[in-house]
Amino acid sequence: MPIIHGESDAQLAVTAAQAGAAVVRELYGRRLARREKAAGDFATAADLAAERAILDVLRAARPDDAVTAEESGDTGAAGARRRWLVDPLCGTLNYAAQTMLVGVNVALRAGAEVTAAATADPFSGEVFWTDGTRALVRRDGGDAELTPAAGSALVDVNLDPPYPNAPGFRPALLLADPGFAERFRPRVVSSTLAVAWVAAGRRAAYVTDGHLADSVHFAAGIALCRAAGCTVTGLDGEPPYTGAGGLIAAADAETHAALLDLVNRQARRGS
Ligand SMILES: O=P([O-])([O-])O[C@@H]1[C@@H](O)[C@H](O)[C@@H](O)[C@H](O)[C@@H]1O
Repeated sequence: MPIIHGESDAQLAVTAAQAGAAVVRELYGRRLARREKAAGDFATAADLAAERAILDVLRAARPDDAVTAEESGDTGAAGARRRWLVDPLCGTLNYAAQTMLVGVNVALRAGAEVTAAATADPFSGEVFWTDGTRALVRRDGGDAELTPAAGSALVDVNLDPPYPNAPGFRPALLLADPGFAERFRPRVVSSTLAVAWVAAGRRAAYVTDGHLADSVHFAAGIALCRAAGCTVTGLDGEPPYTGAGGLIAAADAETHAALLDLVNRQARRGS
């Protein structure tokens, strides 16, 4: 892929995410080596190869920027003002089970803000991207603005993780609340695509607990949702930066309030 040194940060995020997505697509369905990271968590050779492809693009164009990447960790000064945040294959479990629900995340944090980000879907070819003010999807070489679903037009919600795996609040516990079932319908996907789909009007909301404590998973999605005008907070209703400690990304304030209320009700039941 040609590197254009004068391209904007947002365009660079798109180019880098597309480079990672090409690798993910190419290796799909193959028998891949795995590296265990923790109990039940692993990276495949596709995660590693996609990350290398993304970092090659970023380093060629912006050699002075710092990077935090899911598989290879941090490079650059700890307090660097510009840091790229990379999750090369979000949804590794889906991918390893030959399920085409994965996303590739590249975001730039400049100071306190995410000023450029892209989430690529390797299998649809779509790239959701933002320059910090606009939220767009690139498809077949053209860009269209993202429009979240208005009001209660949609009931589909991604609960992540979709299984109740520990005591305390877990998103899947909402399934036991009749108030949830009356209004919403649960869906499962990779966290990366799920958050982008809220911005794109394909999901009413995404709810997760605190099991994803790092910024590589959510930096792009939170920036996309904010630029598209969605309501994004932590489980306490306060704006999050990274998504650590849980996240509610909802198409609008009213849907967000309804979910926050259900989350609080569930948390009270659990305590
Ligand atoms: O680790 P990864 O494949 O990049 O991302 C995964 C997310 O897509 C998924 O939504 C979440 O439930 C998993 O815990 C995991 O973190």
